[in-house]
Amino acid sequence: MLLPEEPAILEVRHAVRRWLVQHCPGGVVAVALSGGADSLALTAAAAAEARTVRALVVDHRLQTGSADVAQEAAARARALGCVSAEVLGVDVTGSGGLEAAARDARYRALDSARRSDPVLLGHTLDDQAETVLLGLARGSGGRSIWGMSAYDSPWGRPLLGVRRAVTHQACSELGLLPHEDPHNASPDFTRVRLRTEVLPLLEDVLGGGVAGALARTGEQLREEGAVLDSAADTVGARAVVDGELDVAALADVAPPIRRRVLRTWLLAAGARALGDKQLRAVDDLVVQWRGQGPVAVGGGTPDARLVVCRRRGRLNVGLDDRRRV
Ligand SMILES: Nc1ncnc2c1ncn2[C@@H]1O[C@H](COP(=O)(O)OP(=O)(O)OP(=O)(O)O)[C@@H](O)[C@H]1O
Repeated sequence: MLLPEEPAILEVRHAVRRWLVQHCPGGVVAVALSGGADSLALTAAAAAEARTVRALVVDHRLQTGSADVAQEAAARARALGCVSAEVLGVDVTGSGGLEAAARDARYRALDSARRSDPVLLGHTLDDQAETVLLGLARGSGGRSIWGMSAYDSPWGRPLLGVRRAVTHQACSELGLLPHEDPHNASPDFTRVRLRTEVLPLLEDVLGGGVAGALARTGEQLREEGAVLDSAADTVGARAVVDGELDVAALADVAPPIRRRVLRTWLLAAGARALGDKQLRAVDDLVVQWRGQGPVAVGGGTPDARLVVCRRRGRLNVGLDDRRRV
């Protein structure tokens, strides 16, 4: 389909083109289409810019009429020039709340339908800002305020620099009326309240530019974090010996890198819900050694905790039978 030369759709196309050049020069992609404005504008732009685009529409089957919404989105994708458009029905079950269960089911379905192609998602700069703000407020560690990545294979996000208002404008330039998910207006969802109440207030109080600043901050932190991760990988390759950590190889390493080495090692050993407190207690076994006892790191079995001990200059992780503690 020939697209109009209007400013918003041109901006979306430009973003998609840049992403393709950088991450997928072959130009064969799948696009995750919900029928909402972001992914609809993305689909239109991808169909115009990429060599081959397959649209994947997930029907979560949580609302009456969801099958019709999905079929309509698929028909639009074909009309926009996608070579195919598939509706993937999923059963949303599992723990952790409906939103999280739906997301898990969606990503699983997209992953199994994508063949070997990257999947483009319609996350915008505003989604990025919300993600960073949510991570910051929840305080769940440095990584939680990293923004989403433009490409975390197989997931591609070409629109992270594009405002949500632009994708809406692009749809109206294309004469498309996007589907409005009722969940996106429901104040029961934290993200919706951030979007409709918190961010507008912050923009007002701080005089604008908040979404862009949050998104930029997340992106910078992600880049810097990747450098530290790679330094930690190098140190970890030297320090891990037969599954144990050699304390001497860690002693002079800068704390953020040392804690990354510990974190990676603990997660590989089965630690769960690893918080800052546990990580620092394990770090103390390295740099504040005064003969401390085992440090529990979350995980293990109903009868035995997973603990870290220091013995003969090495840290090891193993089960500590609670009945004997
Ligand atoms: N039903 C769907 N079918 C296909 N793709 C979808 C569907 N819902 C969402 N997506 C894809 O995911 C992108 C982000 O959607 P949305 O912001 O609603 O999800 P989210 O749950 O906030 O995102 P995330 O899953 O990354 O947290 C959409 O732009 C679209 O590309």
